[in-house]
Amino acid sequence: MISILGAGAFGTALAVSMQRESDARTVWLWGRNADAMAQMQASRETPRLPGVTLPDGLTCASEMSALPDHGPILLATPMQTLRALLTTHADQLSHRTLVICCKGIELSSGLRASQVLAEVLPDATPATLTGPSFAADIARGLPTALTLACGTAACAETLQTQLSTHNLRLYSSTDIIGAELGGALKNVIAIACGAAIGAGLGESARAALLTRGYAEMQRMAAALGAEPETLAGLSGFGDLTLTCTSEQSRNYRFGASIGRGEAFDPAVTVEGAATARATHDVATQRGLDMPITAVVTGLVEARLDVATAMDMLLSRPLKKE
Ligand SMILES: NC(=O)C1=CN([C@@H]2O[C@H](COP(=O)(O)OP(=O)(O)OC[C@H]3O[C@@H](n4cnc5c(N)ncnc54)[C@H](OP(=O)(O)O)[C@@H]3O)[C@@H](O)[C@H]2O)C=CC1
Ligand SMILES: O=C(CO)COP(=O)(O)O
Repeated sequence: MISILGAGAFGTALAVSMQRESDARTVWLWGRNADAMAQMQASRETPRLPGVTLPDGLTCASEMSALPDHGPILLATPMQTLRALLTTHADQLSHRTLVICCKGIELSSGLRASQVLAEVLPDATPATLTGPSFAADIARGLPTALTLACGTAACAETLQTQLSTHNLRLYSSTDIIGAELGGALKNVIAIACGAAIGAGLGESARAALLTRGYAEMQRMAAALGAEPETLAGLSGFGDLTLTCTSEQSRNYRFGASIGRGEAFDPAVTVEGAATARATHDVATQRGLDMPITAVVTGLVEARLDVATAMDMLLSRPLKKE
């Protein structure tokens, strides 16, 4: 049995993928909106994934009291809602294996998702599922490879087997820190790349931001105890590449709207916006040089325009690569 909390684009896409593959699996998808979940259960579709049919066997529910009592639970709500979700449902979640699917750093604390989980539910077993994948691609059954990280190799391999499908290929890891930081920090760099393209600064500027942004990600990951090879893998370099180069990315599109001086729909989930500030604060506390993250924070908070931000980056002292 697989349970998924959060019936947005990603939670639903994972549910569709994991249920479609096998009658032997049963997937239970929970969302907080009772009307929307009843509608999904009856119509077998969702406005978050147009054109996708929910497979037979997938249960859509809004009552946490019906949470299956065994199997892993995937958490697929936005990062800044994670603590509230865990706190509200602490009784049902406290001793379970919880697979975090959100990407970000908590704004109020500067903590990674598994650190928030450890604070709220110290008896739960944390894992993370992250890497380059758009919900629409997963839901359509297109090939995707992700990282599944857990504290022990045995746990990671068990989850890898339980959650992989033919088209959703999971690689196991024991480096939760690296996997989480890769997924969180790449969104900040994607905003920078979107802003550069939106402002007409060109593909070369985007490549520079992506590469120097990757250097910032590696710098912070090393300071926080991640393994360097994790950042070079799917959850770091892989997801950075996807998100900084695709119009499908909401973080990239948000950055592009800043670059063009246009408004962006505040209802759209843009994890990199809060994570830029959270990361900038952690970098400042630790004395880490993260200039791209700093200017993205200024752009998101409308304290900087793109021209000033680029000028700040370009006028820094020349240095070794
Ligand atoms: N979309 C993608 O391609 C990918 C997304 N992710 C990550 O997955 C996470 C979720 O993103 P995504 O599904 O796309 O976002 P969406 O905006 O599509 O959906 C977010 C979902 O979270 C629910 N939600 C929000 N706040 C709460 C809360 N306090 N309690 C319970 N549920 C809540 C929303 O409910 P409601 O509908 O009622 O508002 C909605 O169903 C993000 O961290 C994202 O980075 C990772 C990989 C790919
Ligand atoms: O994380 C993602 C792809 O791996 C989704 O990116 P966005 O949240 O920017 O759409």
